[in-house]
This record gives sequence, structure tokens and C-alpha cells, in this order.
Amino acid sequence: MAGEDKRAAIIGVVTISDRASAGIYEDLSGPAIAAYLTKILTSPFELVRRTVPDGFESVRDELIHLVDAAGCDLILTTGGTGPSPRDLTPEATEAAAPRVLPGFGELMRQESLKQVPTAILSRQIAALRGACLVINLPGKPASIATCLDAVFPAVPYCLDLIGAARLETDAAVLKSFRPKQ
Ligand SMILES: Nc1ncnc2c1ncn2[C@@H]1O[C@H](COP(=O)(O)OP(=O)(O)OP(=O)(O)O)[C@@H](O)[C@H]1O
Ligand SMILES: Nc1nc2c(c(=O)[nH]1)N[C@H]1C(S)=C(S)[C@@H](COP(=O)(O)O)O[C@H]1N2
Repeated sequence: MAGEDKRAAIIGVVTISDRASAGIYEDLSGPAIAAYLTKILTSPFELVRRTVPDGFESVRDELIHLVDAAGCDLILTTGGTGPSPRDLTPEATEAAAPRVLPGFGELMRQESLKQVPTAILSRQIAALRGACLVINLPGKPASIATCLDAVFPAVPYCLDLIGAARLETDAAVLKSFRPKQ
């Protein structure tokens, strides 16, 4: 039954950046996502960390592998959501996860716009591949908490509905919402 899956969640964290993947700069966004999850989640989870270059196939194939082979319940990507020619994370996400949840991108941009006018440049989406939710975050490390604070309250219930692992958050840090059933 949806919402009854008590096993440890498998959560993918994918940094998408030409320069971070080449070692030109240190990846700060992947670790920021890992730290965020450690701070808010009280239920058990296992992280699967990846760093890939920008592009369509590099991202699509990694996402498909993380769902179909690694068994991820949730994947958070960072980077490649902008308008530059090699920023193809949203296209690759939709190719791997065809069922788009438009509210996630709308809310993340809305909250980010309160901080920076260039937030409208992010084409970030969230979408489903089977029983896995994939959420795109911008590359800037500072955008991670802004975007996750906005959408994470709905993530545990979304995972219940798709039949993924059950997530519990520390309500003192981030209160998630499950409609009474
Ligand atoms: N994973 C990351 N870790 C640390 N800083 C990042 C990361 N991703 C992006 N940034 C910062 O945000 C800036 C803009 O990110 P953006 O994704 O637009 O980079 P980019 O110009 O496409 O280059 P690249 O794909 O090589 O990261 C970068 O110049 C960098 O300062
Ligand atoms: N919260 C937040 N959102 C943000 C930003 C930011 O600094 N903070 N940067 C914006 C900028 S400048 C760009 S180009 C887009 C896309 O970034 P990406 O290509 O690194 O994903 O995210 C936008 N969204």
C-alpha cells in the first residue's frame, strides 16, 4: 500500500557541471544537498552521489541508471538548468522521467525570485520515472536551501503516492504535510 514502505530510502544526488566534473572547481552544491537531507530527515536513507558533465545524454543516462539499476526513490540534481547551450538538465530529466509535476518548478522559481531576479533563467522541473521523483535544482550552492525549503514539505507525500520509500522529516526543522487519510 502507498505510504507503507518502511525500508531506507535511496536518494540520488547528481551534480551537473562541466567544470566541477573536470575538477576545475570544487563541487559545493552536491555536498550542500547532502547536508540539507541530513539536517531535515529523521527516517533512514542511503545517498548515492554522482557528478556528470552538462549535456543531454550524460544526464539522461545517469538518471535512468539511478532509477532502474540503483533503485532511487528520490533524485536531486543541481546545475544545468539555465539557458546556456549546454544547459540541458530539464530536457534530459523529461526524457528519463516523462511525468512532469509543474508545481515544483513554478514554486522554486517563485521563491528564488525573492532573492535574485535571474531566478527566472532557471528552467528547473520535477518529474516522475516510475516510483522515483526527480527534482532539478539550480547550480548555485545558495539556491539549494531556498528551493528545497519551498518544495520539500510535499515530497514525502508525493513519494507515498508513487509507492516509493517513506520519508519522515524533523518537524522542528522542516514540517512535511500529509493530508489526513
Ligand atoms: N556544483 C557547484 N559547486 C560550486 N559552485 C557551483 C556549482 N555549480 C555552479 N556553481 C557556481 O555557480 C556559477 C554558475 O553556475 P553555472 O551552472 O551557470 O555554471 P556554468 O557557467 O554553466 O559552468 P559549469 O557547467 O562548468 O559549472 C558557477 O560559475 C559557479 O561559481
Ligand atoms: N535561488 C536561486 N535560484 C537561482 C539562482 C540563484 O542564485 N539562487 N541563480 C539563477 C541563475 S543566474 C541561473 S543562470 C539559473 C540556472 O542555473 P544553472 O544553469 O546553474 O542550473 O538559476 C537561477 N536560479
